[in-house]
Amino acid sequence: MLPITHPEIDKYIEKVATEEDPILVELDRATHFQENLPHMLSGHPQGLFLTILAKSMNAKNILEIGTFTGYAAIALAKGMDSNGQLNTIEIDDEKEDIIQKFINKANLNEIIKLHIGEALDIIPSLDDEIDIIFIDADKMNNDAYFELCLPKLRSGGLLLIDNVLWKGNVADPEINDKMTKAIMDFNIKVTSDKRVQSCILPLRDGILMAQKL
Ligand SMILES: C[S@@+](CC[C@H](N)C(=O)[O-])C[C@H]1O[C@@H](n2cnc3c(N)ncnc32)[C@H](O)[C@@H]1O
Repeated sequence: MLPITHPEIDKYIEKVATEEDPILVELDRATHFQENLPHMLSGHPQGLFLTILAKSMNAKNILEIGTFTGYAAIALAKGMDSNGQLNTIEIDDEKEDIIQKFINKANLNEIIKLHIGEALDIIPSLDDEIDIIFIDADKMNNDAYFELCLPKLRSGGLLLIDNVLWKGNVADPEINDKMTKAIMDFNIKVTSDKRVQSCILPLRDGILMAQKL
């Protein structure tokens, strides 16, 4: 495993970010209290990045694949106007209560629409002309999501794919397990895809940002 950043640098990045929204602090705590894999949530600096991005793009229509407990959905929706629509898809119906509880607490029920089910089945039913699509679910399906989502993205819109550095494993020639290989292949494929321009942001576990041309 190759370190992406240093733990001290991560702490510093967290320290100098704008203060975290109290609802997101509470959601982070609740997630750590009740979930087995709490580190899956985007967290403070990445959440702010998503809020700022949604706001700076004046995003009206956002899609998230993989809601987990709702941290990134709320962070993204915080950057939208009250007439925006954010669809978020989660396969695990046991997450529905916590997600809905925090959407209500954040007063974002008018903006966030939660879909419980298999993302590959739900995506085709959603509207086109999406501004931002955040792909953060089962990583083996990244390419399937990319192909299904790209036609739904407006020209100039952004596809964000999380965890593309896979704890640094993608850059380690010693590591060649199936999951790492799939993420490596996906990253290379996007790089040479003429429909987008893209680069990886080394934020947390790496976000691949691809803009539709
Ligand atoms: C890394 S977590 C998402 C974290 C969330 N985006 C955040 O930043 O707070 C991945 C989530 O994707 C969900 N997931 C996995 N496969 C899925 C699928 N095929 N369809 C919909 N959701 C899926 C998992 O149940 C899990 O809750």
